[in-house]
Amino acid sequence: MDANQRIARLSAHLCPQKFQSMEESSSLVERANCRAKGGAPGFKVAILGAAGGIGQSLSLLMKMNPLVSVLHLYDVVNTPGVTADVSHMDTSAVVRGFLGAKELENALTGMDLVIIPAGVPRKPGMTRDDLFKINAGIVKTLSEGIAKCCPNAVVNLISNPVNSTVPIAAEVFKKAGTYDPKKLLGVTMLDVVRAKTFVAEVLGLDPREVDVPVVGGHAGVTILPLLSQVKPACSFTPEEIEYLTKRIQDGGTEVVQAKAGAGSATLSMAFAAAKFADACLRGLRGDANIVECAFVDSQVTELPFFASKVRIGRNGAEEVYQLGPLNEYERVGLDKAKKELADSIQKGVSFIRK
Ligand SMILES: NC(=O)C1=CN([C@@H]2O[C@H](COP(=O)(O)OP(=O)(O)OC[C@H]3O[C@@H](n4cnc5c(N)ncnc54)[C@H](O)[C@@H]3O)[C@@H](O)[C@H]2O)C=CC1
Ligand SMILES: O=C([O-])CC(=O)C(=O)O
Repeated sequence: MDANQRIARLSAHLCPQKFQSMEESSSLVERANCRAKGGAPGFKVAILGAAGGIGQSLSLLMKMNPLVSVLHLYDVVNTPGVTADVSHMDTSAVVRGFLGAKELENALTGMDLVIIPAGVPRKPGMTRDDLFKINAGIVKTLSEGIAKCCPNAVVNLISNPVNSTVPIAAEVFKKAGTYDPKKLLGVTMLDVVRAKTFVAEVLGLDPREVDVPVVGGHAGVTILPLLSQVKPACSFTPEEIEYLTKRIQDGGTEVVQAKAGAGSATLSMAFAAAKFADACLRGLRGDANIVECAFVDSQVTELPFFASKVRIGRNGAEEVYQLGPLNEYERVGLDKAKKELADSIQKGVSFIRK
């Protein structure tokens, strides 16, 4: 038996499904699979919607994360190209591509973290809620796959409208009997990334030195920056507060308009998603004091889901923090946010319970 035959036999033994679907591929690809199985410790991460605007950049960034040992890229189009491309990066994560619904289960099996940027983005004039019609069904199908194939995985849900898609995923998991509220996190990190950037601009600081909690949800007035809690401690004029609150709430629309029909934020979103996923992986590893904002199952308000600071640990969002003291401007903002959020959450729940 020559070297190639030995490698092929080993591949077939270690990864039989992959071997079957890659019969015509070179032995080098199979060699990569062998290394993945026996290789470096780390987490297994899947990106669903990996060939999209967010998905491609996010795939790149996750391939650069040393905590990732295996990276599964799933989409209904174009994953072979994205996978071949990203897999040539000389970082340790082994990359595998999965194309179309029939490969969803293989993409998900054994994953520790599943990141979902699948779904259509906004065009100018649309709200995030206008995406519900298409994205609700996509998130439902992908969540059913997760419930079946990796019910213990932490899920980072990016697809809009997040205020409704997170309740959809929760309902799917409840139906399947796999719901663990700590493991489902709606990604609102881009609101925090924007808030830090815009606040730092006003204060003349490096954005990396600034902390701004952003609570509520991820659409318009439901995005509530708590400027009274900015660190380092500082004060803003009423005009600055109005400007910053509006700019943070409308950050997504600012990009949608600038892209003029070519989609919404992808690069800054991939950056934010990669930062958030890294926080989740460090939490899963057992690092202490990992605190980020996320839209989660919550008892902070009377609503069943709400975004606030959460402590991320080995089991996901292990602790959901209270909002802390709010000023009058923020209390008014909170009331507005809760009104809109209640409807969006109910819409997601009804989509599954109907
Ligand atoms: N949470 C947040 O802060 C943000 C959320 N988003 C949302 O992220 C989503 C994706 O945005 P983009 O990447 O710009 O869109 P895109 O259209 O560039 O990419 C979406 C990808 O999803 C794939 N897809 C569609 N149906 C699928 C299915 N059933 N299974 C797997 N993949 C599927 C498409 O083939 C495409 O490759 C949108 O809903 C957008 O509104 C965007 C920015 C920020
Ligand atoms: O605005 C959008 O449609 C995309 C998004 O959620 C954001 O950029 O915050």
